[in-house]
Amino acid sequence: MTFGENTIFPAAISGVASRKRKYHPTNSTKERKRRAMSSMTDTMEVIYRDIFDLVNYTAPDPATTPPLRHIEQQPQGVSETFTALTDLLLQDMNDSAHKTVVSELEGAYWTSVHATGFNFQAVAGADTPTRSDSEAVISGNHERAGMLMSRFIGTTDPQARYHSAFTLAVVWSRYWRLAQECGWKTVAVLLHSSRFRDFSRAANLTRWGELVKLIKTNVMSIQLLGSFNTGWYKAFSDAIPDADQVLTDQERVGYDGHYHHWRVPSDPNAKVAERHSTGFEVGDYTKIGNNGEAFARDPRLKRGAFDISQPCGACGKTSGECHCNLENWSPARIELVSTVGRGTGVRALQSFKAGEIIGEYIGELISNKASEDDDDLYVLWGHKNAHERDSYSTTSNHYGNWTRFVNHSCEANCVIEHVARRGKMLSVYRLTKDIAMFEEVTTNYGEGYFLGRGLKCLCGVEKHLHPLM
Ligand SMILES: C[S@@+](CC[C@H](N)C(=O)[O-])C[C@H]1O[C@@H](n2cnc3c(N)ncnc32)[C@H](O)[C@@H]1O
Repeated sequence: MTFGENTIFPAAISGVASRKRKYHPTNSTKERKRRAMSSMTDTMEVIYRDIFDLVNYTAPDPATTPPLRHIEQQPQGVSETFTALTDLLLQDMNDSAHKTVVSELEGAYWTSVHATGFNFQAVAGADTPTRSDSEAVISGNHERAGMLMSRFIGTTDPQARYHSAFTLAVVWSRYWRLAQECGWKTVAVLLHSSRFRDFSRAANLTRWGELVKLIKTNVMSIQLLGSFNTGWYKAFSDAIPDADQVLTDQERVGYDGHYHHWRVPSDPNAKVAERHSTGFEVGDYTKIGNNGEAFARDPRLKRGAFDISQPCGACGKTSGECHCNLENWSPARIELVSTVGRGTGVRALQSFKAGEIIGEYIGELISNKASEDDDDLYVLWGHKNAHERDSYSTTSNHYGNWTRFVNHSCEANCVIEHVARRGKMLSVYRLTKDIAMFEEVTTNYGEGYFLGRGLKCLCGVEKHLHPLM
């Protein structure tokens, strides 16, 4: 099968770019739902950003983590109960990971009940903890208990020390219930986000319920993100003996160092995120090759002296001001998802504005001739500004990054552009529409891609680019 300039991604460049469609809000049910959820996705977006920003998170130093104020002030009996429960949960680690956080939260619950003399069960509707023997066990390990509670219940921020025990009781009941519904890992990851913690203190019941709904449909996504971006896993294994053993359960998502090896299942109830088994490798594997033979030089290099005063083709700024890091591009918060019938796709974990560049299409560089000889689903045909003699394509068939998973839509929101940057041609994905968090990123492969292969387009829009698609 041979691809022409207009049969695969380049069609998106010439075709869709010149036919820009503006986004018009409609009164459809879908649109109404979208608007209603948008304020909550704003919150979710900040929570995700907080978690993304935790790549370099280091767990608080137990020696310097201040104990909680209400713990300092509570009467002796309560302190003993609290300590006892925390120790109990440490001993119970072999039971199950889920139980652990429930125990922690039970400990917190009892602490609050004793500190305030108020049983929030009636207010928050939480079930009563069952550890009737808790008051009898005393170990005196107060500092460790405080450290653990702060670390895993997320109250290390100084402000939390001044919240009333009542507020904490309500908040803890929320965490506790969330842990029961979404698993302790989800709570542990979320608690790294200050927005999440603030929200759980400030939101009324209705708003909290809306957020919980959103969390429940994205449990795997949050857990996966947490595995790669938070220090909780390390903090947890450092603090708890046998943590590894406990964590090696069915729900564990792999930790192989690359976030984009994993895709979030479309079924929110699925336990395990799937790892890519296509043999495809993720990474910046841009290589120069012509079916085994190397190009004489990198065919993306533009001829003539490299003029540093030329603006960057990606951001339009001059080189002093340009901070594009296209060679190792990964700033966009996106994730891979399994779609129905269309394989793996890409969805946004933040909102983006039309015009933003979200990633570079990378892969092996092959000659155009080689790409014509092979029915390669991932080939990006030719670069417009490349010198004819060095004409080449990029394929992410074997190597590439997440951009290879961008699916086709007949109402796409993204195009590929070839831009010159520092004397080199790069292929980048630029958005043509604003997109919201959780929306799929799509591009236009061109109708020839589907018609030429007899493939059916499953993008789901009412009117396809071609009636036979
Ligand atoms: C460049 S790849 C995109 C990533 C791909 N979904 C995967 O899992 O590797 C192109 C392939 O994705 C699938 N695909 C993408 N968009 C599609 C659509 N709108 N309808 C049906 N299949 C689609 C087709 O199998 C197509 O050959």
